[in-house]
Amino acid sequence: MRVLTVTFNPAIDQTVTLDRLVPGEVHRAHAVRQNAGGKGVNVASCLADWGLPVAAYGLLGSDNAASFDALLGAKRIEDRFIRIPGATRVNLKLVDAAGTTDINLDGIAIDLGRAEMVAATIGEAAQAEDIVVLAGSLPPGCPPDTYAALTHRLSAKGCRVVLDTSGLPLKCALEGSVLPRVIKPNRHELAQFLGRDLPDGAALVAAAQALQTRGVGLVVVSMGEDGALFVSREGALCARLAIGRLASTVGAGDAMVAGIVAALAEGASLERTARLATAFAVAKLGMAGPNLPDLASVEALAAEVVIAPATGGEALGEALSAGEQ
Ligand SMILES: Nc1ncnc2c1ncn2[C@@H]1O[C@H](COP(=O)(O)OP(=O)(O)OP(=O)(O)O)[C@@H](O)[C@H]1O
Ligand SMILES: O=P(O)(O)OC[C@@]1(O)O[C@H](CO)[C@@H](O)[C@@H]1O
Repeated sequence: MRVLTVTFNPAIDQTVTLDRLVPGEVHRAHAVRQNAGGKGVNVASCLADWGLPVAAYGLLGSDNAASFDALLGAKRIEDRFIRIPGATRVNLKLVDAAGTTDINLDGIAIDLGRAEMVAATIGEAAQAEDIVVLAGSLPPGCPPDTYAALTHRLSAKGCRVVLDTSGLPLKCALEGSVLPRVIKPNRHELAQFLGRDLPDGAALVAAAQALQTRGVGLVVVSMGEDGALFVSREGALCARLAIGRLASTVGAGDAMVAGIVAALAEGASLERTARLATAFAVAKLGMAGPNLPDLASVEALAAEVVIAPATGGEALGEALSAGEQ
């Protein structure tokens, strides 16, 4: 069993820290930091910290690949990126007291040939039982059904596909004839996919259960500080853990995906999956960049995660508060 991550549209994340973001005003920044990112890269980085062997696939602009070379090299992540002419996008993350404002660019435009080249590289490399993480947006020119087609191809080889994307690529994948093993939308992405509001916990649970019944093995809906919902054939759980130190919220969802993959790799129960995924996310919140602390610290967090059943349509918040008492 190996883990392969796929990032068609990586990004260099430039995190700028300000007092207060006011549209239209001149700001003096306190600090600025850059790190190699993009959802699949962040997942690979957290999994490497956890000690799993990972290979990272996708496309990288050859003009500014140095931070990716450094990250992949330092963490011994197998570098399977195809270099293409141009510069990988730089995404702005504006951090102030109210939270993080993301300004994500489109990325390097590609043609069908490039998209097919990446798909062929992964399709050939992946083997039965491998876990393949398809994560992030698709760059301009990449067909929106790219993840749907890859899910079909990889599942036919016996791979377990974990999908974390949004918008049209998510819609295509969930309307395909073969569904991913795992999806992790946040609640806004799930509402967008369904084309309707999910006003409360009961609506979220019902939506996640409907997807699971249609054939997605594990549906995880992340909800920021409200924790996350985990639905599989074993049942429906909600999980939450209060954060300690907050260093950066960027990539918390990716760390959660990494935790889900770590749990899949151990053949974990739904409860262990919820604990590990939440612990990864909260551990990452304490770190700048897509990094985890040492394994013992993550396991200690996993033991502290508050788990509650999310059956019967009760509000998630109520279930979790009851679990905390
Ligand atoms: N403020 C917080 N307090 C406690 N847990 C948090 C907080 N923010 C995030 N988390 C944890 O991280 C998980 C993922 O966060 P979130 O739902 O924001 O993901 P996301 O929208 O996919 O984020 P991103 O795109 O930045 O990776 C949550 O389900 C939760 O477990
Ligand atoms: O534009 P996408 O591909 O949807 O998201 C890209 C991104 O916001 O995702 C990561 C955080 O999850 C960041 O490293 C990166 O900038």
